[in-house]
Amino acid sequence: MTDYIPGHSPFMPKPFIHKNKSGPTRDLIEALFPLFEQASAGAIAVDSDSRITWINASYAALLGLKDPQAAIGKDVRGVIPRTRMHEVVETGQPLLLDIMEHDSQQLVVTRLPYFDDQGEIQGAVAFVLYDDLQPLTPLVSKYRRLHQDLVAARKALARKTRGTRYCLGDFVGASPAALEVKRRARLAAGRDMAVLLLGETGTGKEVLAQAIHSLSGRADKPFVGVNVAAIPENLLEAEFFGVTPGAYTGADRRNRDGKFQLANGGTLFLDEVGDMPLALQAKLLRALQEGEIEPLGSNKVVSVDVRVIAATSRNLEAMMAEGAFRSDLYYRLNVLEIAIPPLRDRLPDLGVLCEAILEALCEGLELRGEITDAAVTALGSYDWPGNIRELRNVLERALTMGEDNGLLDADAIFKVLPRNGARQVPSALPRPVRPLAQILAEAEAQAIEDALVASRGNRTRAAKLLGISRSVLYEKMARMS
Ligand SMILES: Nc1ncnc2c1ncn2[C@@H]1O[C@H](COP(=O)(O)OP(=O)(O)OP(=O)(O)O)[C@@H](O)[C@H]1O
Repeated sequence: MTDYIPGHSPFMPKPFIHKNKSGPTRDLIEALFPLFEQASAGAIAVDSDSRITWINASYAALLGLKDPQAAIGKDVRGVIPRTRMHEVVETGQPLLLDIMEHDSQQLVVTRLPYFDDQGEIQGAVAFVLYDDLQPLTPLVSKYRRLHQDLVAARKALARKTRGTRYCLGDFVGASPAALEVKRRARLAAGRDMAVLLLGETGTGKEVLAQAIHSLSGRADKPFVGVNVAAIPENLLEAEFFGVTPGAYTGADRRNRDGKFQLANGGTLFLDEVGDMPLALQAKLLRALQEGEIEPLGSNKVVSVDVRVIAATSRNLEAMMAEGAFRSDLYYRLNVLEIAIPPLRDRLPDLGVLCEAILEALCEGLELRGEITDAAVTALGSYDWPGNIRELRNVLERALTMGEDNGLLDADAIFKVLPRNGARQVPSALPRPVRPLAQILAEAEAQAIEDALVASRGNRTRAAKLLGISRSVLYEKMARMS
């Protein structure tokens, strides 16, 4: 093989091309080389000792080699630390597609061995197919999506075998309100009593129900959840208490266990219990009082031992007053009540929640999600009717639409935050007297934050709203950070 000559291929094309039993021969590589070299962003060749015999000018430039000629004769690993050329030379197997990092660049490379007529390895060539992953974005996104599906499927499988996927550590929050919720959850776990979880949609009622079960003495028994609102009214009874063969036209020929039987020994989580029709409320009350159920179509009672955790986003007391919820059932379910505050009432938890959610969203991906303080402040300007579920969706959208580095700043958040729903800031409470300079500095910081929120992160507009120049705004922001 010839030595390095800038702008020239190490091979001259020959008319004969063929493969032997080991793989492509030097002739074949020689014939294909000019084509590949021209189409690629760089090319290199090594001999059977993995020493560089040739490198073209574009690859030398990509690698930042000042003197490409000096690389000739060197072990390729000394020049390209992450290369896998020696593997190709040692195994004789091509590495058709690989992403190789060099400094901060990611290079898509293909590496091929070549052989002599007797099938002995002579060396290998490599081509950089892309020095920029941009054209591969659809492929990379698809890979990420598939990977996320895989992680979700694995989690679902683990959930199926264990019954739960959350423990108390998954209920993220360190505000006094969140700590009180956790304290009560631990209390509930230690006592085998009925628990009623109250909270708006997406506040973590199911997370908490699973956490209580996982901490309780029933942890190694099933956790069975049923969303009352999601099941048609005429199927609810069968769903709860099971069906015996021939119970009604179209019923299964076999016994079908209801949720009570499935949860026997463990915990039954009744989500959206406020949506339960009155007739079923009476049957549920009986089952809870007597610890017995009667499957549909059967005249035998079956004993069951379940701990019930019920949850609702509705005002059960108002429903009782209207006669839509039985008070005897309410008191049976509400032995220990845990009210989970909405996200807007525990904004100090936003930062840790974002961290935990970003970590979960990036799990299994090569992405490291990070959020700036200003972005957390931006999130605090919103009212969060969908609570933590909505926060998760917003962060997921911001990651998808944001920069590849996974860093979410205030601009990235404002791009995806719903336009309606800015938080109503409650009127200020009387505060203790403090030094004037401190009060002024706080007032200034608050005014800047408000202006940034009102201008959705646009600093020029924020400066205008504040009646100061952009440079003064930048100066003040720098002092605040
Ligand atoms: N405190 C929390 N820390 C971390 N993630 C949370 C927390 N609370 C809720 N989540 C996440 O928010 C989403 C919704 O939680 P969950 O289903 O428990 O809410 P919910 O109150 O049961 O909602 P719904 O009433 O609509 O069924 C889930 O993805 C969950 O992981």
